[in-house]
This record gives sequence, structure tokens and C-alpha cells, in this order.
Amino acid sequence: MTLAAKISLGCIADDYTGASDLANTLTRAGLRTVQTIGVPADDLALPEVDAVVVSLKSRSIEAGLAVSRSRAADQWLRSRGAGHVLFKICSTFDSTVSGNIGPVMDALRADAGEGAVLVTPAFPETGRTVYQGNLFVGAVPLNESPLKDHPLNPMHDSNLVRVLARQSRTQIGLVDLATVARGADAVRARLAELAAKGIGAAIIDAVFDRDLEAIGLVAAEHRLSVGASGIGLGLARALVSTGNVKPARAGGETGTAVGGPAACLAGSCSQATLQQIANAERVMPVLHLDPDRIITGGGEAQRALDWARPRLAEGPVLIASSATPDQVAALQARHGRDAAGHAIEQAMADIAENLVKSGVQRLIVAGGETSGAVVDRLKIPGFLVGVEIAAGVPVLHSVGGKADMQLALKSGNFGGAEFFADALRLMR
Ligand SMILES: Nc1ncnc2c1ncn2[C@@H]1O[C@H](COP(=O)(O)OP(=O)(O)OP(=O)(O)O)[C@@H](O)[C@H]1O
Ligand SMILES: O=C(O)[C@@H](O)C(=O)CO
Repeated sequence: MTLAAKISLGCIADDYTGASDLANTLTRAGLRTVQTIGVPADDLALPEVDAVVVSLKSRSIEAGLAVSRSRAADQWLRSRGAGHVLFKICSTFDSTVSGNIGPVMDALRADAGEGAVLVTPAFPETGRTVYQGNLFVGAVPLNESPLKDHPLNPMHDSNLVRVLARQSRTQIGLVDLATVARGADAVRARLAELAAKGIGAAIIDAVFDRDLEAIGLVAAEHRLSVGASGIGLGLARALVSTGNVKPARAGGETGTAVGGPAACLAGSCSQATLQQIANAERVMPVLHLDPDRIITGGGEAQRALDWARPRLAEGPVLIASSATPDQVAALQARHGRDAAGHAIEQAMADIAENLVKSGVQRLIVAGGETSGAVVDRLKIPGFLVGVEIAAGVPVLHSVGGKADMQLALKSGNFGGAEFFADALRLMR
């Protein structure tokens, strides 16, 4: 990849929807941003940018692999001049006792020679706030939110100091909201105090965007931070306010229209996605896949394609594997959690690949793991960020691939009740 000037901010995202969420936030804050799929190939030509978000699919893989892939991304970003790298995790801190947030943070911290790393998944625009180290999703603590039923990484503890301590080799501290409210100097002093005690990372509270601006100013003076789009916003605003980046027009790429048939694929089982699918039934044909048949090799992807192809000329279609928490639990009990998740993701990738062969150039995918499987199969090297469909979900324009495509990669919990119709209206 050839980048004309050095980049100001490097980002490593642990899934593809999270990467486009962050790329969207950085773009809106005035940073020219590109999202790459994996560590870019050296010959991938891309425009001059301020920030690169390398998308990995490392949230739910074995911790050692997540570490090695994240380190490779970090080395690439540093070699392109990134002085600061943000490790982008989910705003609901999706992870398990074995990782992968802690192990990746530990490795990147050692590589960067960082003292204490600031960590926050706060993203107030989507209702994620952190107080006294506890993560709230809307009005409820994380462990009472729908994330308690997540198919891959159910979250049962809202205290992130505890959660991260279980995953990391370093001690975890807290920078509380009272400190953040006193501004960047107070945060700086508290972080230095923690680092002096040998504490390697601190969860930092944030409830409003102004908190993230103070956090961003301090984080930007360091080499590494960990968090969701909120700290991305803080970092971007810090880079602009300190004159390190000259802000670009903050509207995103308008891109050229691609036209042609459009399709939606949903593999997310979040409450938000289930509601969005129910509402989509009123405006487009919806096919509900049979997950048992996918796992036992019953030709379900072919059935979906046979269903979709004759309908595409009439308008968009939606194909969903999504199910309620009870149905997900029952399926996992029959087939195993990982086997079920993997088989369904690959079926979605088969369907996407064949829909694109049938002419689809506008594709909406719901779910981070699902999006990862689909985008990998389509071999799209990167995206430029277009208009915003909903908080954290932009229209993406493919770059560097064979076909011109527009995609929307929706994080499971994001988007309004009419998300699919909203997206289709903006994808031309
Ligand atoms: N009916 C089902 N039963 C069990 N698992 C399913 C079913 N449908 C989809 N899955 C699996 O559930 C997982 C959903 O994860 P995915 O990351 O795609 O969505 P999400 O977690 O809601 O989104 P995000 O990570 O963006 O918040 C995938 O592994 C998918 O294959
Ligand atoms: O931060 C979020 O919630 C999202 O960008 C995400 O990572 C969901 O997969």
C-alpha cells in the first residue's frame, strides 16, 4: 500500500463492524480515514489519509492468534508513522476470561514501551457509559443488558476493572469520573500516579463526549490506548485541536452510485437486530434460515440462493439466521457453540459470494462475526467511509477490489428499528 504522507493515528479493530464504526467516528471528526481488511498488502494503492483502521477478526479467536495478528497490524501502522495506536474493542467490552482484550493490550503495551494504558469502552452516542469502572448499556449495567445472552461471549460482570484484571497480566487501576471532570491535567496526574505504582492499565470513566475530549488529549500524548469509538472521538478531536491534523470536510465520501440489486444478511441475534428484521418484513421479502439444516449440511445456503435470485430484480431481500436467546441456547446445546457459530457464518459467506456473482453490488450485513466472514469471502481489501446511516454505521465504499461495491456492516446492537430500510435509502 502506498500512503503519500505519514499517518497521524493508527487503529487496530478486533472486528469489522467495530472498524467501520470507528472509521465513521474519525471521519465525522474531520480525519481522512481508510478502513483496511487485515494488514494491507504493500501494493494496495489508497488515497492520502490521516488515519488507518486495520480490521481484524480477532475478538473471538484463540488469544495467542489475536496477539500475533494485532502485533503485525501494530508494526505495520508504526512503520507508516503512527505515533499513537488505538486498539478498538467493542463498546460492550465483548470478551471472555481468556481474552482477547487483556492479552492483546499486554502485548501492544510491551511493544510500545507504554507505562499505564487508558482503557474505556464508553461511547455515549450509543448509550455506553462508564462510571466507577462499571459499564452501562443504556440505563442498565452490562450484566443486566442483552449482552448477558450474547451467543459467543455472554457478559456477566459490569465491573471492568475486575473483567480486565482477569484477562491481563498487569494490575488494573481506575481513573474515576471526578478526576476526568477536573480535566486533562488531573487525568495526566492520576495516570502518572498509577504508572509509578507499576499499574499497567486503567479503566477510565466517561459519561459525556466532553469527558472523552479530556481523555483524548492525554491519550494522544501516549503511544497506545484501548477503547471503543468514544475514545476515537477524543483522540481525533485532540489531533485536530493540537494542530497535528488539518480537519477535512467531515461528511465522508459521497462516492459513485453502484446501482443494481441489493441484499441484506443478518447473522446477529441481538435484540436490536431481531426487531430490525421484524420491521423489515413489512417492506421486503425476508427468508429465515433453518440453523439446524445449515449445521448438518442440509443445503440451506442453496435454498436461500434459489429463493433470493428470482426476487432480486423486484427489490431488496433479507436473509436471516437470527434467533431468540432461547433458540440460540438450544441450538448450541445440540451442536456446540463454536461449531454452530462457525457453520452459520460460513453459510452467510457462501450466500454473499453467490449473491454478488448474481449481480448484487449493495450489501448490508448485520453482526460483527458475520460481517467478517462475508467481507473475507468477498476479498475486499478496504473501504472508504461514506454517509452515516445510524450512529456507528456508515455506508462503506469498497476500494482496491475487483468490483465496485457499497456495504453497510452493522454492529449487532446498533441502528434504529427501521435500520435495513434506512440503509437502503442511502445506498445508491
Ligand atoms: N440461530 C442461531 N443460533 C446460534 N448462533 C447463531 C444463530 N444465528 C447466528 N448465529 C451466530 O451468532 C454469532 C453472532 O455474532 P455476530 O458478531 O455476527 O453478531 P453480534 O455479536 O450481534 O454483532 P456484534 O459483534 O457486531 O455486536 C455468529 O457466530 C453467528 O454465526
Ligand atoms: O463498539 C461497538 O459496539 C461496535 O463498534 C462493535 O465493535 C460491535 O461489534
